Amino acid sequence: MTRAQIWHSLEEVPADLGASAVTIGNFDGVHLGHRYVLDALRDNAAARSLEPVALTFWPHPRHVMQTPGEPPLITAHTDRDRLLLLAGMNGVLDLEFTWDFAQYSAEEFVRVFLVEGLGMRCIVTGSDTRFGRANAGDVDTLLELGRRYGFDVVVLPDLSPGETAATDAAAIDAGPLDARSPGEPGPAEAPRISSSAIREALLSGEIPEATAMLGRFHTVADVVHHGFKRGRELGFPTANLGPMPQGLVPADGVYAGFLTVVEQSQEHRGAPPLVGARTTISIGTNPTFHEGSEESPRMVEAYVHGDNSLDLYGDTVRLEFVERQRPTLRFSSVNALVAQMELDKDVTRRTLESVQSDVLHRR
Ligand SMILES: Cc1cc2nc3c(=O)[nH]c(=O)nc-3n(C[C@H](O)[C@H](O)[C@H](O)COP(=O)(O)O)c2cc1C
Ligand SMILES: Nc1ncnc2c1ncn2[C@@H]1O[C@H](COP(=O)(O)OP(=O)(O)O)[C@@H](O)[C@H]1O
Repeated sequence: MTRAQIWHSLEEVPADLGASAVTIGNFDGVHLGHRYVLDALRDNAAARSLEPVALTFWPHPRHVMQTPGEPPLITAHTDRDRLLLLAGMNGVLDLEFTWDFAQYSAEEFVRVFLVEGLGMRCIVTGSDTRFGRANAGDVDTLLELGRRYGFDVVVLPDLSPGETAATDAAAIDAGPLDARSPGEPGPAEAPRISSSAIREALLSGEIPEATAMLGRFHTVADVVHHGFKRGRELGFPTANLGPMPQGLVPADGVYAGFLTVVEQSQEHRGAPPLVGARTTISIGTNPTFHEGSEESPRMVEAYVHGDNSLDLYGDTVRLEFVERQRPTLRFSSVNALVAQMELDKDVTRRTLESVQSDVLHRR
């Protein structure tokens, strides 16, 4: 089977899928730690002539099972599933996570969704996996159920920053059950790559740290909205995202990055869309134009270099974040802000001199 697909229930899984190799997770960010597991899944699936499938959930179980106020997710729903397919999955089973769903016992979950639903013959997992009602299932449960239902269990050692999937090929080659005992420390002492570490880095504006863990530039996407129409007067028209863009909005500040139009509005179809265009991004409440006590919305806006006559209204754009240049400041005059924006543009140009958008890498 070569079709790549996203399914939202077992009914949508094609009857002719064939036997599968599966990994399970929330995959927020689809970061290098996730990609290490996904690469191992692909290798194990290829070695056994199985279809590699990621089973994932939406909303994030933490957002369903715990109190509100949980930190936002790094990747939006559709981006997460798209990135899973880009990582080489032939299928993504994206199940709605509800209280009812969470009541499946570990064994029922494995039997209904994995064995009967996906024809699973191999599961690839980290050692800390937890699943089923009250998170009662773990690696030992999988090993026991694997013997009962006839699937292999590949337990991967932890991956640390700086390591690549290739470093751990030996562990994968070591065979399905014997990579190491569950709970035994991974191959390096450095802290794990984790979605929460990436979230923290983005919220502190530490973009290179986030990029190193993601293995790609962080992205935020939305339809371009109308703003206060000041940008053009300043000589810096900016494409404004809406108040709830897709993907975690990093700390306030000025950033170097890229802009790609991922979907053109009806009126713009036919015109060549921007792909990986150099851009200076501003995130903040534009304090130069608002008094301290005045309520002002937090804006994500992008000035694209090289052409001030674009029309991006209504298009869906994706911004890639490469580096944070400075914090957002309140300037004593509009002229002072514009002078700084000129400098910002130069800094962006220098920052991006030897950097390419991820979109261009993939072409
Ligand atoms: C490169 C760049 C840097 C910016 N830096 C600041 C800043 O430090 N302080 C600020 O108040 N606004 C800053 N802004 C935001 C501008 O105030 C905003 O783009 C302008 O008010 C236009 O708003 P509009 O798109 O709603 O018309 C910056 C914008 C850009 C493009
Ligand atoms: N180089 C550019 N970068 C960003 N947007 C541009 C550029 N050139 C033209 N535009 C257009 O101008 C709009 C922004 O102009 P601006 O005066 O800032 O208005 P608004 O306040 O509505 O954002 C963008 O939405 C886009 O359609």
